[in-house]
Amino acid sequence: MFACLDDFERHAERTLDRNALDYYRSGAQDMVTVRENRRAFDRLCIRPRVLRDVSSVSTVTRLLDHSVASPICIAPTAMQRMAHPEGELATARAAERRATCMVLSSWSTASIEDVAHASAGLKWLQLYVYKDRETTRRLIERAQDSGFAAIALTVDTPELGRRLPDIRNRFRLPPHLTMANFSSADKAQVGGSEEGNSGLAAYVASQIDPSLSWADVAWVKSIARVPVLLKGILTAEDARLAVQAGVDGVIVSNHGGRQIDSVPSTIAVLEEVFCAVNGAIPVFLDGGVRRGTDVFKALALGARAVFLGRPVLWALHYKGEDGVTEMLDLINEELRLAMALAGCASIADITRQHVGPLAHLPRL
Ligand SMILES: Cc1cc2nc3c(=O)[nH]c(=O)nc-3n(C[C@H](O)[C@H](O)[C@H](O)COP(=O)(O)O)c2cc1C
Ligand SMILES: CCCCCCC(=O)C(=O)O
Repeated sequence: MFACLDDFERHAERTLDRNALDYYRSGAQDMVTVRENRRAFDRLCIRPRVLRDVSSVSTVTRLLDHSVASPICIAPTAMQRMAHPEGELATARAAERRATCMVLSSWSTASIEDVAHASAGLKWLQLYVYKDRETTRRLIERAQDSGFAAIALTVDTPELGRRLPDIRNRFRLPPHLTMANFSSADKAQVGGSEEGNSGLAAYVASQIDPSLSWADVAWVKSIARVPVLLKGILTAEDARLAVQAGVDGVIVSNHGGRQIDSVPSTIAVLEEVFCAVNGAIPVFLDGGVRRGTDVFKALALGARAVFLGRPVLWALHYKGEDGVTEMLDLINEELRLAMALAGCASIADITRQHVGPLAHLPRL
């Protein structure tokens, strides 16, 4: 019986093959940011209010124009079929079962169309911009034609972060799997490795456009008929530029600590970004969210919703669709309980006053 999200990870550590386990759990270099994503939540305290009638607590909220059962959504993670044979199809079905949003990675091992077919739930597509702009345009158009409700353009990955276990393992996508969104002509061959790097880094260097700039955000917006969000914003400066660029939201993210190491935790910069956008667009967060109390703290500091990355992979590996559903149920129940114990009957009741620094000493 799993009692918390970390239990799913411990199960994967015992049972998942090394190549996949290391790829999923690793971060960049010394993984300072990976650890900080978790620890920074622990340095915040919740300031509970009492006598607030919490006999009925609702986690229902809105994500852009859609109603969702909870502000806990699913972040894009690549190559989910390494975790479970049904991969992204199972994740999408679980998200639909729990009426939440799934963000599908451009680098999924099930195609946009197959995921749309598997689940009628709310879905966004995460976008990587290829050097070949036609490949990129096709991804956007296919997602729209398949009913995906938004595009989350990842802006923190001009090159791949240096993940030491992947280099040592010479990471490869198992040969029976493919990056399913690409035709055989441009099918990703993530295999083998060049000396001193992972197979993934070599593929990124050959395909992904490191010249990506604000002009390309305008280009993506010119094609998209759905809202466009930027994933990977960590500063007030970039948050203000995002508003000027006319995007529909930003996701405060450091890519789960997998890109540049030693950047701050996402919860530490959330309020800076939230204040910078000044209510113009919604702000979301991912990175290190493992507890209902983490979700509560992020909402109190301005996030409209949060996204889970690795926990979905561990749960998927454990039991496919049922595993992801069980994991979502667990953290949703933790959020519901945190809300009840902090005196919040609805998401709108969670305010800035509900969170403070852990070592908060009253002025004498
Ligand atoms: C194995 C793995 C693959 C990922 N693949 C993608 C991806 O394809 N696109 C993307 O924008 N982010 C990707 N991410 C980053 C996640 O979307 C998210 O930012 C991060 O995992 C959140 O942190 P958490 O894992 O601590 O919840 C990936 C993360 C992991 C762990
Ligand atoms: C353009 C970079 C692709 C990275 C592959 C998937 C991913 O985001 C990851 O963190 O791994």
